[in-house]
Formats: sequence, C-alpha cells, structure tokens
Amino acid sequence: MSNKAAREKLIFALDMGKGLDEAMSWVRRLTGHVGVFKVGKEAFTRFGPKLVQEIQETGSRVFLDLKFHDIPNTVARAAEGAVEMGVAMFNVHTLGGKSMMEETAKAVREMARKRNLPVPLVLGVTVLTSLNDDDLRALGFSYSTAELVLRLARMAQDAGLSGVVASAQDVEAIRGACGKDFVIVTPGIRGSARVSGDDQKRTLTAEEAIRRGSDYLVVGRPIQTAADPVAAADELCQEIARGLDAR
Ligand SMILES: O=c1ccn([C@@H]2O[C@H](COP(=O)(O)O)[C@@H](O)[C@H]2O)c(=O)[nH]1
Repeated sequence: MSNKAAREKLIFALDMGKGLDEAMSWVRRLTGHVGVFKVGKEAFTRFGPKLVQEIQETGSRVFLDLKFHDIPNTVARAAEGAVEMGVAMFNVHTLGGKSMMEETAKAVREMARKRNLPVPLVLGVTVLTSLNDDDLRALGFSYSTAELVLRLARMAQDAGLSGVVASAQDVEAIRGACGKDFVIVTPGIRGSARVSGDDQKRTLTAEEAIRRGSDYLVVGRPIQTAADPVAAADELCQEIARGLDAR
C-alpha cells in the first residue's frame, strides 16, 4: 500500500485559535504528511471562511467540522453555505433527527447541481467519542453507546447521508449494518501514551481503527503536541498502512 493512500486517510484537526497565520503555518508544515485539514468550531469561530479559503488555495482539502444541530430548514441552509465554500466534507448531528438529515442531503445535492460544484461528503455525528455509557445514562438514554451509534448510523444512511463520524470502537458494527460504501470517519485516535488534558473516552489506535474498517482518522493533539509533529504524522501514516495491509 503506497504512502499516499495511507496519508489520504489522515485528517489533521486544526484546533487552534491564536491567529490565522499560526493555523496556516500548521497547514504548510503538514502538507504532504496528512490528507485533509479539519476546521472545527475553535478555528472557525475566529477565522471563519477565510481560513477555509486559504487552506483550499494551497490545494488541500477541508473537512468543515461544525456539527450542525438545529431545525431542518436552518441546517439545510447552513449546509448550502458549506457547499458554496467548496469543502470536501462537513457534518451535522444525527440527533437533529431524520427530517433534518433528509432535507440537508437534498439541499446539498441541489445546491451543488445549481452552482456546478462538487458534492461534499455529508457526515452524521453519532455519539461523541468523549461520551461513554455512563454519560448516556446521565443524559437519559436507555441505549448503550454501541446500540445508539448503530441506530443513528442506520438512520443517517436511510436519510441519504454519505457516512458518519463515530468511535473506531464502533466501526465493525457500522460497517456490518451499513455496507462497504458508507463512509466512516473516526476521531478519538490514541496510541499507548495518553495526551495530557485528554477528554476522549472511546479511543483506539490508528492501526486498529483502519484494520477494523475506518475510512478516515481524525487526529489533533497527538500530532499538535508531539515533540516533532511531522514525524508524528508520518508515524500515524505508517500505522495506517499497516492497518490497510492487515485488512
Ligand atoms: O465524536 C467526536 C467528534 C469530533 N471530534 C473532533 O475530533 C478532534 C479530535 O481531536 P484530538 O485532539 O485528536 O482528540 C477534535 O477536533 C474534536 O472536535 C471528536 O474528538 N469526537
């Protein structure tokens, strides 16, 4: 498996808010070592579409991770904005409900056709990797994380979404239920060493996540806080390549 194939699966979370220049210096530093840059709430609330545009001007792809969670009309209109920004992928919260996901998938297809733009992957966030069974119980759910993730992934697929964001621990079950073409993006990637201040509860290694069937891995702090971030990204690509070989 070529290094490029492994690299394409690695998404770097640009979780930083100090300055647009700092974010762009991370983009330049990691270009050629990761496949996609993820712009989430922390960076987007400070630098907005300008950051997305500047990343895309370097030739890199963007995952807009704003996890839209609102009534159907509001999410569908925000999704049209994501299409117009030209991002490669963006996400909504599956807990916004099936009608919201259906309206969003339709609005995305129509906007892309109207403006002759590529159709981005639309992903449904299932259960955050920072939540475990105890957290779900405290929130009033009677399902375990595994049960709820599967239910939400099936609903996202029925609603016409391209895939989901889920813990790598749930990948095999989702793949079994939703098939090989359903895109599964997995954050919460950790090695044996924990990252300080860690809030991730349902984690897996990069190699195991890929071996189980993840399409893309999202990694932030394990790269950002590494002594040598480029070497950390390259090591993750090697793990991904081993995971692909083991499939
Ligand atoms: O369930 C989810 C959904 C999204 N995320 C995002 O992924 C990255 C993970 O960053 P690390 O520093 O590698 O923990 C972060 O941007 C989250 O917002 C997630 O972790 N879990």
